[in-house]
Amino acid sequence: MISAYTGTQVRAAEEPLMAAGLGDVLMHRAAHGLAKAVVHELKSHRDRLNGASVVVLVGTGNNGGDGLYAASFLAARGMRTTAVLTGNAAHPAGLAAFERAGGRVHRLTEAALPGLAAEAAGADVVIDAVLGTGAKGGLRENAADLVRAITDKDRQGVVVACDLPSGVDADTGAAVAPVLPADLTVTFGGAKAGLLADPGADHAGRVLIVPIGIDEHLPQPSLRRLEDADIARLLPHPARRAQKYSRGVLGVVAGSEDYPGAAVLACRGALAAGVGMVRYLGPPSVAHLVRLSCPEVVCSTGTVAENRVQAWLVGSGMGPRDHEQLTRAREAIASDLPVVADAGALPALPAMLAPHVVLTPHAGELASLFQRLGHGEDREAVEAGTLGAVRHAAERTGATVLLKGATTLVSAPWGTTFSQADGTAWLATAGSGDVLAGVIGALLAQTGSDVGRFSKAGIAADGRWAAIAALGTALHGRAGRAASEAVSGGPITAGRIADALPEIWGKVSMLSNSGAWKRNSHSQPLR
Ligand SMILES: NC(=O)C1=CN([C@@H]2O[C@H](COP(=O)(O)OP(=O)(O)OC[C@H]3O[C@@H](n4cnc5c(N)ncnc54)[C@H](O)[C@@H]3O)[C@@H](O)[C@H]2O)[C@@H](O)CC1
Ligand SMILES: Nc1ncnc2c1ncn2[C@@H]1O[C@H](COP(=O)(O)OP(=O)(O)O)[C@@H](O)[C@H]1O
Ligand SMILES: [K+]
Repeated sequence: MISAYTGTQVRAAEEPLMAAGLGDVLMHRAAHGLAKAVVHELKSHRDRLNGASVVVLVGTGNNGGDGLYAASFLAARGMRTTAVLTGNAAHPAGLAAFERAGGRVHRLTEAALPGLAAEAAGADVVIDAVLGTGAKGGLRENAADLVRAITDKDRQGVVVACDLPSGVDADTGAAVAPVLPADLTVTFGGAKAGLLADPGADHAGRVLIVPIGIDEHLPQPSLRRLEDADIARLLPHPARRAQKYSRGVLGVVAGSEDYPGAAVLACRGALAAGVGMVRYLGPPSVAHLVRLSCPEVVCSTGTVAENRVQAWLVGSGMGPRDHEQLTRAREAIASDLPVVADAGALPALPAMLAPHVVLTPHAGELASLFQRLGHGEDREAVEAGTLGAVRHAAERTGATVLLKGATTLVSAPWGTTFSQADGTAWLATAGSGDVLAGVIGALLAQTGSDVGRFSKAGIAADGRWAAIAALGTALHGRAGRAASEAVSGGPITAGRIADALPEIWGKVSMLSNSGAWKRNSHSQPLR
């Protein structure tokens, strides 16, 4: 599990060590980790380190100090290093160390800006060490102009962000333009939550966590991400004497005359995700198509209450005029069973829900939900602050809310939040969300009542709905990636995601026995 923290949490964890006079030690550890990562990047791009050019953009605080110390280590290894001081001060000891190591220092003035921008654009590595966790707002004045000028040019090398890309909010991932997009972010002491939520994640590139010895002081994380080991541990496995009912039955209320395919794709997602049985309830013409496409599905009649299941999936491919389906969806939501409520069910929700109801909007659907609740957040506002939006939606509705996107966030109403980014942009294809709803529904049916499975993984009973949704998201994303890799990185259709899922499940489950997943105490790369 990757744990991510707010900037405030990390700073508070540093406090006892700072009070013990270890501030310099922390900074040296951070700077050393940053320099090591830069060397690693350079080695993957060129044969020799000697003579490589590094430009570090330096702010006035400790983030700039980290950058200066890191650059001094690089200068000592024979690299051509330039520090651009963006403010009227710089970390004094870091600056002295940099100058001692032979680095060149420039102050950023209006006159010097074009030349420095050209130098940065041509450098093998640019280190962005302007703002860190102490930032208030985005880049100002000259620093903003410099970043715009660098971004406008054809860059030669890589950008490495020190702790976080300057302009990205460490707590929320909200970003104030301009931000220099990083290829790699080297973050200290623990991942910052803002690096694992869009738009922060858009700017962060790959994320590398450098431990600096504050782990024992860190509180409960603000955000978590399931990795292989967690997925392996949380996935259900049928008992030797399992039968289809004990493995979990998912009831599916999806599809309509207009969108019959959504029902098929939701059922295919569910079948691929290990459920004992899928029961389908819907219009006869859709049921006919479901039977033809997925003969494993049992098409039922009768009301929701008359069909015995362990979880419901409602809403995929349903519109506002599908009154009979909407009535079924409302009954399922009121049933006390776990429910995944997707697409067409979202506008038909009661005002107050419970965490075992998992809503799966994309940004546009979440904006519509907010508008119905009397909040003015439009799609742009949701996309500009996904973490705040998903948490707000969960608090307001009382449900578990999953916000779909390149990074998918899941939040329980009382704070447990997951971030998954396992997929590929090829997942943005019609029907992909229907498959996801099917996968999550299947997992709700199989594991929803198994509180112990989650508590063993440190997840509270009320947080397990979010964990199940995150688990489904991880499988769906990985299956999409595998399906695309199977066609050499080419496009995929939604059905392929379902087809690829069982093998992903099998591969990741094997890890739970091998011990290969044990937490690495060294720097951990995130996907
Ligand atoms: N506390 C510690 O001991 C450690 C801190 N570390 C580094 O220190 C950083 C935090 O350092 P600071 O608290 O000094 O904060 P920052 O370096 O993020 O920035 C604060 C400084 O920038 C100025 N500033 C704030 N907002 C600004 C804006 N929008 N435009 C221009 N200037 C602005 C402030 O006046 C202040 O001087 C972390 O991100 C990390 O890189 C690491 O070295 C690990 C140890
Ligand atoms: N750029 C992207 N990168 C990775 N995954 C994405 C991206 N865009 C969308 N997705 C994923 O694809 C799925 C799309 O779902 P949705 O928007 O409901 O599509 P549909 O309604 O067509 O089924 C979600 O799981 C979402 O997280
Ligand atoms: K930075």
